[in-house]
Amino acid sequence: MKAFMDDQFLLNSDTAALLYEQFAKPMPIIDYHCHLDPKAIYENKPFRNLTEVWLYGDHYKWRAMRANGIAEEYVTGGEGVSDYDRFLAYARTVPMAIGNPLYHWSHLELKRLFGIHEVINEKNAPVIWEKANQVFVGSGMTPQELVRLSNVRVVCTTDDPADSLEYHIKLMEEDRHGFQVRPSFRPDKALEINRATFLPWINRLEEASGYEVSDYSLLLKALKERVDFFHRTGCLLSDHAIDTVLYADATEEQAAAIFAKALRGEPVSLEEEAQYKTFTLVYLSRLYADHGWAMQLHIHAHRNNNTAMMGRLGPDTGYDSINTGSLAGPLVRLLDSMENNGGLPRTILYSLNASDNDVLASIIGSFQDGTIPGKIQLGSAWWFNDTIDGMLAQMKSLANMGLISRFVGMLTDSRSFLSYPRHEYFRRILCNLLGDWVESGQVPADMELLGSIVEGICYRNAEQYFRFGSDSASIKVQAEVAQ
Ligand SMILES: O=C[C@H](O)[C@@H](O)[C@@H](O)[C@H](O)C(=O)O
Repeated sequence: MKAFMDDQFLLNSDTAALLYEQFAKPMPIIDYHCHLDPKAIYENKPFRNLTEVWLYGDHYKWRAMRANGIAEEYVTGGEGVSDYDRFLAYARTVPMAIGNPLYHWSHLELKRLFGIHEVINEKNAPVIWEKANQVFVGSGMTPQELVRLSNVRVVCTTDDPADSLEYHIKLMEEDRHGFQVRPSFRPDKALEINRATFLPWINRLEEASGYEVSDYSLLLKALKERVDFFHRTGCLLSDHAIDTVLYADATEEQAAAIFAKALRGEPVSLEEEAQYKTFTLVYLSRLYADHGWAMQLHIHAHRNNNTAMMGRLGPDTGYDSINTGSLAGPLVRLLDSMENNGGLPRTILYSLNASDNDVLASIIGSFQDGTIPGKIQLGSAWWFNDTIDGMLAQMKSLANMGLISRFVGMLTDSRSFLSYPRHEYFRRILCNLLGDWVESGQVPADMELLGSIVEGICYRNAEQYFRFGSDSASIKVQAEVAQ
């Protein structure tokens, strides 16, 4: 029997252990997609206790607590419930979560960031709380300290096009944090023409742009200006939630007529929505390609399933699931249209539905163009797939049909400053997979080759692919220009 989560955790062969220790572990982290709050990073207010940093913003943990029968006031907070009560409720939940990645993540978070090695359960809860409090006494633990402690070089947040990027600019001006914080351009509200958020968002865009967006040509102009502004502020990635993949041919005139209808508050049919989205997304992809950005498409989430809880807590609180739906047909036509209208940008395709892995892994091969290694990527196992099985399935699909060696690797996708051990989890699983291939004679024991592939997937591929190489001084110059 192996020891519980020791140095050999998930490393089942000597080769795997060597690859992890020598090549994966020393690599810094590039978190090229997350939902950390740039204001929280800038203000750097210390966390006062373990509950604040561990449980306040993490919907993965909330979901497990609800599944364990914990009442909502202990999950997201409520009158008369102390932070210790919430911590205790989670400590009771963790043992029930064996087999779920949360079980491993939670232990890794305490081990790596607080030096706490107790098994998490109700019995050990008081001693864990006590030990953690020793870390928080005095000046406490700040967001920036947690990022530095995790050896993170780049953090890419997820930002609305109408955002002022005030905190990104301030962080760049200060330029003394030891890591880069870059925005990512996430224009979902511009595309979701049938949602209640659409018209209020147009008003926000008007405020950011300084003029009335009274027709479609002005929308395209405003979006282009926001892309330019994000670019000057260090942005190198965009991101789209594509919950349902749609494709419908449309001319600019048709898209303009649909936009005009929406502005007048008239209903837009599903076919019109598809036309508007297709034309606008293809237009945006051209801008991304022109700026050398990577375009991320996050496909097949089914969101806000529980309307009562959506009303109470809002989105991203643990009420989403995996979507099904037509994928190959519309996606291929969308990518092809982008390719024929200015050229595909660097593109990363993620699906929340693991049964889409092979479909996506084969599609990416149809659009590689020989200009950039791994130009079209199969995105890392995302959200409900961020599990041992999910990561293995994603990496095996990619290896089977493309080049795993060119993979840009893991991200956190998280809202919590404690999530960086998820990279360690991924790296151990990666090294174990390569170790298995060596041990079973499928791959030569060429440590120079394998070591450089591991370093690439853990860090260097992302650095090159996204062009993060520019030092923070040059980002600072860009930020000044941005003002
Ligand atoms: O890992 C889960 C994430 O935090 C999840 O909330 C996000 O992936 C979000 O839905 C998004 O669309 O970007």
